[in-house]
Formats: sequence, C-alpha cells, structure tokens
Amino acid sequence: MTTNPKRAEQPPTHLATAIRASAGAFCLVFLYSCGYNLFLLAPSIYLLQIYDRVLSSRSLDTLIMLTLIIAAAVVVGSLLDIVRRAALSRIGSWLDHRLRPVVLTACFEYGARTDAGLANEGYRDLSTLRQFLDSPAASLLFDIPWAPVFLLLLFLVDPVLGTIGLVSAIALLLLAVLTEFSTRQPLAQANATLARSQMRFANALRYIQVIRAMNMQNGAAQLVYRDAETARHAQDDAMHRSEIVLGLSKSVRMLAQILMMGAATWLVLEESGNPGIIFVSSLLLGRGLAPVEGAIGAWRAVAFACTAFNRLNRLLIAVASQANRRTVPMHEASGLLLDGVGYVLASDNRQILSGVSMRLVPGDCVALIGPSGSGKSTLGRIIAGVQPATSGCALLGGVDISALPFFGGTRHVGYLPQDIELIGGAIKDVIGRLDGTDFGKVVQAAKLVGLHESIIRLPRGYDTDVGDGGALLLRAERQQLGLARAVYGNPALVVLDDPNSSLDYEGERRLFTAIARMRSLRMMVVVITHRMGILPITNKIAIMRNGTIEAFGDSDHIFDTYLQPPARTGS
Ligand SMILES: Nc1ncnc2c1ncn2[C@@H]1O[C@H](COP(=O)(O)OP(=O)(O)OP(=O)(O)O)[C@@H](O)[C@H]1O
Repeated sequence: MTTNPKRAEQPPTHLATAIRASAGAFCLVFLYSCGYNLFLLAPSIYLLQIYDRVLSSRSLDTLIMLTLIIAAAVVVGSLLDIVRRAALSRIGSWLDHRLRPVVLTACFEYGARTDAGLANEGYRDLSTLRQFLDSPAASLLFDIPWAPVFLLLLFLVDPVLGTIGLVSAIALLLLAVLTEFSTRQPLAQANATLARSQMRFANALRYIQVIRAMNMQNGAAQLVYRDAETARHAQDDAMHRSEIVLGLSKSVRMLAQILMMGAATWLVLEESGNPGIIFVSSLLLGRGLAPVEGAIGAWRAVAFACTAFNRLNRLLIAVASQANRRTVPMHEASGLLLDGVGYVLASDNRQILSGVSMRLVPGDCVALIGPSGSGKSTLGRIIAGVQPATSGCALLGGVDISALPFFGGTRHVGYLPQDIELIGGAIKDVIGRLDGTDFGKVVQAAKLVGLHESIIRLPRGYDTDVGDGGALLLRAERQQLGLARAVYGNPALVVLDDPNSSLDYEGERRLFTAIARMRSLRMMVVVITHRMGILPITNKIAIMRNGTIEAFGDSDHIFDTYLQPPARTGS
C-alpha cells in the first residue's frame, strides 16, 4: 500500500490532539455505559425470577428480597446514566476551554486569508461539537454497541425470537439510513442559506447608518429575508421527510413487539416453557431496539457533529499548512524588498499591480504618490501583509510579509488603513492592539506620535472609552489613535495610508514630527498620500501609475525631475 507523503508529514491538528487527550475520559464514559446497560437487564431477570422462584414457591420473602435487589440495581443504573451524561458534558466543556482560543485565532487567520464565511462557520463548529456532547445523542452512541448484545440474548432465549429482533433492528436501521439520505440535501441547503442570511444581516447592521440614510432598509431586509425563507423551506422539507420516516419506524417497532409477544406465547404453548419469557423477550426487544430507534432521531445531531468536526479540522489543517510553509528566520536589518510584485483581482481577473519592485532599508521613509486608482492602497495592503501578492514577492527581513503573523506573535508591522477601524473600547486597548499587557509600550507609542499630553488631559486618561470602532471620536482623532496603534511596539515597518487626509495644520505638524522620530528609531515608513507637503520629510519617493512604479528614487531627485512645476516661459 502506498501512503501520501504530504499527508504523513502533516502533524495532528489541535482538535485531533485534544480529542486524543480526552480518550481516557471517553473510555470512562464507555465503562459507565457498560454498567448502565448491564443494569438495564435487571427488570428481565426480575420477571424470570418471579416466574421461576416466587410463583412456584409462593414465597413473599423471596419476592421482597428480589424486589429490593432489583430496585437497587435500577437506581444504580440510573445513577450511572446521570454520571456518564455529566462526564460527557465535562469533556465538552474541557474541549471548549482548550480549543476556543486556538480555533478563534485560526478562524481569524483563515478569514483574513481565504474565506471569511468559512471561518465564521468554523468558529460555530466548535459550539456545535460542544452542544453535541451535551445532548442525549452523545450518550446514545455509547448504547449502540449494546443493541447486538440484547439481540444475542434473545437468540439465546430462542432463535425464533432472536430472528424477529434482528429483522426488526435491520428494518429500523434501514429507516435511519433513509432519513439520512432523504434529509441530507435539504439540510445542507438550509445550512448554507441560513449562514448566508446571517452574514448578510451582520453586514447590513455594520453599515446600518448608511443604509438608513439612503432609505435602503427594505431592500436590505428583503435580501436577508429571502435567504432566511429559503432556509426555512428547506428545513421544513427536511423535517417533513424525517417525520414520515419516524412515523414508519414507530409502526415497525409496534409490529415487532406484537410479533415478539405472539411468538413467545406460541413457544410457551408449544414447549410448555416459562411464561416469563413472554415479558422478558418483549423487554429485551425494547432494549435492543431503543438505541437503533434513538439513532433515527439522533442521526441528524451525529451527522451535524461529524460535519462540524471535519470542517473545523480541515480549517485547522489549512491554517497550519500555511504556517508551516514559512519558517525562515527573520533579519530585520535586511529591510523591505519588493520584487516584481503583482496583484490580480480574484473577482474579475483585473491586473491591479504588476512588476512593482523596490528596496527600503531601516530608517527609510518612502512616499507612494500617484493618481487615484493607480494602486497605491493595494500596494500598501500588500506591504502591510493584509493581503498577499498574487505574483512576485514582498519580503521583510527576508520573510514573506503575509506570513509574519506566524512568527510567534511578534509585531513587525504597523498599519494605518484608509478606513480606520479602531478595535477595542478604551484608548489603552486601542493603542495596545488589544494586548494590554505592557502599558509602558502604550504610553511610548502615544508619546511617539505626540498624543500623550492630550490623552492625559482627558478625565479618564488612557481608560477613556472611544466607542465601538471609535464611533465617539472625530475622524482626525481616529487617525491619530490609529497612528499610535501602528507604531505600538516599535515595529520594523509602518505603512500609513493617507495619514493626513483629515488632519489640520497642527495635526499634520505632529504627524511629520512622529515620522521623523520613527525614522530615528530605524523604522521603515511607507506613506501613501495625496498631499505633497509630506514629501520633504521623506528620503524616497515612488510615483505610481496604472499599477506600476513609474519612478522611484531619492526624494530630491524625484522631486526635481518629475514633480517640479514647469518653469514659466516669459510672455
Ligand atoms: N477589493 C477590490 N475590489 C474591486 N476593485 C478593487 C479592489 N481593490 C482594488 N481595486 C481596484 O484597484 C484599483 C486600484 O485601487 P487602489 O485603491 O489601490 O488605488 P489608489 O491609488 O490607492 O487610489 P486612491 O488614491 O483613490 O485611494 C482601483 O481601480 C480599484 O477599483
């Protein structure tokens, strides 16, 4: 047999490792289940003993003793059932506690790089697994191996009874398979459309102010509602199908009981056996069919849990393999290198950037200028590692920039995007990138960009709440806080996209001072700008046009050669 070497190299995911680590606990649940199922035999034994011993001896003492013993067995059995359910719930809680941070990080990573929708589903999958372990369906899985044991006991009582039990179990099993096949497609459709509807709803909420301002509420609601309706129809369809099969399975079960009692009575009449077997066989059949029948109801939960497990595992494998690809040690001193960077839009194959090359060394500050739509922000996002280039390479210290998040959480890059999203409530959290462990670094960043004095004048200082996404601030204030966040921890490279678009004269002056300080700290600064006033504080300029670099070099040279207004010729 040949093995796929790639697959063999792949280390187990956190999910697989955590499941493996809980194997001991699952074994314990299995043992509890064995005990529980053994005690389920107590009523059958009780009936047989009554017919065998009590009725023949007419002894009241024997009856009392037997009843007490069986009652104790039933209580112990119920306790074992409670204990195993609690144990499964504890396993679920432990898995959740252990995996939630890892899964969250992986989902963020996957969402940023590949597919936000799938990342969202991946995160929900962990909750699905937890809910499954809390549900009766999980304990039922441990009862299923006991169904054949009860059927075997029926065979031991009499092969005819065993055959009736076996045929009934197979019929119920086939119905369970039928449920799965008949509901799989509508359920998959319901899940997909429900997820899309939720995503659209979240997006609509995000832009609700704009939607309201332009009176688009009805259209947005229709968009969300249409998907929700499709999901509901698909869910109803699946439910109707499973209800029909459930009804059929109930009939099969009742028929099996009647047949079993009839056959057992016939055996007693024919062979003058113990009349107790009429009830015992009925009880054993009930025990044997219960897990099979339960499986019909639990099938969906089991299928959901399996899908959730596989999807989450695939997501973790995808994120891990992205991380494994890049393990080159980083040398910040070697600076930033762009070599033939290109970017093609996945949606319409439009070439946005092509053949962009440049090199920066620590302490450099380059201004990216050029007409609107020339690709400056796209290049800025690639340099900041927000999106990977589709061709060529962008390296910081010899390492693919888009892989930097995998380097032990060290922050090598700061980024101030055009649409400043301030995540976090208090100023210290916003600047500290939600890290919050090093307040000294937060103050250092605020001082570097000249914000510290303004912050400490606020009544709550660094604890001042900026509102969701910085909603309580002016755009200029958001820009300045975003700048402080970008320089938090003195990263090697800072990308500022239009950092002075909303700044007044004073704000711009502070920005220029901040850039000069960054340079003196050997940071590399990439400034995307439309305002030429920033050029004197840079030492390099790159002029972009139609997705390529038209000119790149020392600021003075570029300024004199390309940006000086043509000398007026005298009239
Ligand atoms: N995610 C995207 N979806 C669609 N088009 C995009 C996307 N990203 C970039 N573009 C397109 O790429 C081109 C370059 O955009 P980019 O924002 O990089 O230019 P820019 O030079 O920064 O413009 P501006 O100075 O106006 O910000 C534009 O035509 C833009 O429409």
